[in-house]
Amino acid sequence: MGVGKTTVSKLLAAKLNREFIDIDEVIEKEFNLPVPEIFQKFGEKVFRDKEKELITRITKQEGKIISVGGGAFLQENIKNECLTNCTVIYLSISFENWKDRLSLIIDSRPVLQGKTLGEMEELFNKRKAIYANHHLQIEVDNKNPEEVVKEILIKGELKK
Ligand SMILES: Nc1ncnc2c1ncn2[C@@H]1O[C@H](COP(=O)(O)OP(=O)(O)OP(=O)(O)O)[C@@H](O)[C@H]1O
Ligand SMILES: O=C(O)C1=C[C@@H](O)[C@@H](O)[C@H](O)C1
Ligand SMILES: [Mg+2]
Repeated sequence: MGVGKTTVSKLLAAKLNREFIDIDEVIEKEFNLPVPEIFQKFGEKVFRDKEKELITRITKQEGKIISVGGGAFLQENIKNECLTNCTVIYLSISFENWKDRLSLIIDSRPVLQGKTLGEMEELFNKRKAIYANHHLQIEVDNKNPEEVVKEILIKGELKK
């Protein structure tokens, strides 16, 4: 969460002249509400079900650069759909670097609300195992989004 998937995907899509789709953005449009309000009004399960429905459908379409939400891979079937149909790029960040981003994301990520820094670190470490399956890993510490994109283009062979 907050590692830069949306930012990097948008730049990557522009570079490759591919369509960019951000799943959180699609969900927000469907509900006509920002993510925190969807969580507040309908609960996390409704958000997660919509996330699964959209990702399952959109990952079957070719040619797109898709950024999923930070919690999408918590659902095993989403992870499997992505690994089967897409090139999955895992952006990896250290907790130290992530902490410096916190002020940028804290208000818009309901999963972080009310958590102490220690609890966030616990969640951060727990999630690492969930992201372990992927096709390409890029370390983003101390790199700007353009540098991350450059590395993806050098290292990655993306599916059509
Ligand atoms: N390489 C980077 N260096 C510094 N700041 C960055 C970098 N990439 C993204 N950011 C900033 O970090 C914040 C979170 O980025 P972004 O929304 O792209 O993350 P995300 O991985 O899509 O998050 P989520 O999992 O919640 O969808 C934004 O304010 C963005 O401008
Ligand atoms: O990491 C998460 O669980 C989330 C990340 C965001 O992208 C949103 O999908 C939502 O805030 C949940
Ligand atoms: Mg995002």
